[in-house]
Amino acid sequence: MSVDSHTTAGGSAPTANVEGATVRYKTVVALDGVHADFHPGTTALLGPNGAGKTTLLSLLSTARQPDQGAVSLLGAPVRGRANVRRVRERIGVLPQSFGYYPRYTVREFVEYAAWLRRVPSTERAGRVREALGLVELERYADRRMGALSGGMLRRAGIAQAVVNRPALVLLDEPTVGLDPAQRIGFRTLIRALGERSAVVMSTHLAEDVAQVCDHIHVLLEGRMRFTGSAAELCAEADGHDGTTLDGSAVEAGYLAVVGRNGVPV
Ligand SMILES: Nc1ncnc2c1ncn2[C@@H]1O[C@H](COP(=O)(O)OP(=O)(O)OP(=O)(O)O)[C@@H](O)[C@H]1O
Repeated sequence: MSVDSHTTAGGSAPTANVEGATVRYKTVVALDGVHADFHPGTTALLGPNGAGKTTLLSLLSTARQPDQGAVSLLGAPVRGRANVRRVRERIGVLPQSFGYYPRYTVREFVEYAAWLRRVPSTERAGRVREALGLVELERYADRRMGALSGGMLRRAGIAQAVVNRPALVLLDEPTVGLDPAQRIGFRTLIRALGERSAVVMSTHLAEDVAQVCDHIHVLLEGRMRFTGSAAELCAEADGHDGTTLDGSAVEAGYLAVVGRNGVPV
């Protein structure tokens, strides 16, 4: 399904909706009239470097507002400080690189995120335990952040993103830098998150998309060029037999969309 128009999946109200969003950084148009809906389950944002994926995530996280167009999160337009503050309490974000105090323990790091997102103090310890359990870091709760491996650090990043039981989880390239075994563990985790929230993840890794994602958006040069399921993306490639749904089929479908839009990769 090729799009430059508003589409919905499943007919239910989307968790997040972007309507004709344009974002400019001085002379660069990072997003150009983007329409997109984000539903419960896992959505992949695919696109080459500079396509606008991080910028779109920054709209969904309320870190930025579009120069034109509108964003609605959890059923309400993102406008006004009070509304933004309320919405932020129900969003979880894992940026590509995130800051932390190396001397904080993992537990303190996640507790701090819970406090920032206004998890009530009486519930905080339980929520931190729950988030560390989800990413299987309970054993390392007292380890200092500065002493974690890359994979553990990513998992701690996810724990802080989900400690407030968010309705919308935004993950910017969550599996970058992980070894193959860690990536497989992550896919299981991301699928589990998608069962309770709308998860949006930007990625370059076709295999992750094939294994994990229910919905796919392809952004090219700031424009939304495809919206559909992994099977629909695979079907964009000539000769796709309609049965194989793996990383190479996703990659072939993605390259077909890129080729059709004349974008260099
Ligand atoms: N703060 C900024 N100032 C100026 N230009 C920016 C800024 N942030 C992003 N851009 C530009 O906006 C465009 C979209 O960038 P963005 O980071 O959203 O893309 P991306 O798809 O996330 O890329 P990547 O896969 O490399 O992370 C690019 O041309 C980028 O150079």
